Amino acid sequence: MSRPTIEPCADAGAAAEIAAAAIEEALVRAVQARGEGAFIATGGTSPGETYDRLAQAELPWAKIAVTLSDERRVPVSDPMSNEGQLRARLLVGKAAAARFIPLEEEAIAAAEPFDVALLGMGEDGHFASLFPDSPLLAEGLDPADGRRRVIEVPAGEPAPPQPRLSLTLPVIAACDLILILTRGEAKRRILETGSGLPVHTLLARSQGQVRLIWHP
Ligand SMILES: O=C(O)[C@H](O)[C@@H](O)[C@H](O)[C@H](O)COP(=O)(O)O
Repeated sequence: MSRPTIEPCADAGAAAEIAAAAIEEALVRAVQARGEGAFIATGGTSPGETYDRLAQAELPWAKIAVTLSDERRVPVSDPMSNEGQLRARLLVGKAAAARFIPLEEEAIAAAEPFDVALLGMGEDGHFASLFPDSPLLAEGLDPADGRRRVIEVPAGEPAPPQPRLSLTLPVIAACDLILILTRGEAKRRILETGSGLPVHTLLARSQGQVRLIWHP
């Protein structure tokens, strides 16, 4: 599959508007097609405004499941908790009716298939908690048994200080739509011309559409 082209946006607000509209459309389509929808959300600084918009969307939220691409092993009350951000910014208002799926193997298996994923990307080309040069990377990209959905990522270089949990690539790659929301020239270069990083493996292996939503 050829690499998708960057969709440049004027600023973070414009990028969030496009991302929220795309997620909304994908979830409506999923509920129409199979009676329910499932969304892989993410952490980091990029998705907050998208969650604010989505939280107010007129969606059949009671039929929608939401999980995370990855999580730090910290209490939900910790500002570093992705679940904490999700509960504060997305699972409020109308979207409070959605069902949160914890990052646990059985819960994720029961919630599959996921329809749409929103991801960020680091300047090292990581997505979720699949970091280049990590001893866990191979297992995250190609689980040995082919069915592993969630992996534990230990703390320390090259990963950040807290231990984490991450979905494996196959769970994310199976989505009908993957949105990668990024900002800045360094990330744009990675997406346009880079190679060999975890995000490039995702681009190569995604089974549905990938949209690269970017702003300066
Ligand atoms: O919890 C996290 O930190 C992530 O899920 C991680 O993969 C993130 O999406 C990227 O590091 C980009 O982060 P920014 O959005 O802050 O650039």
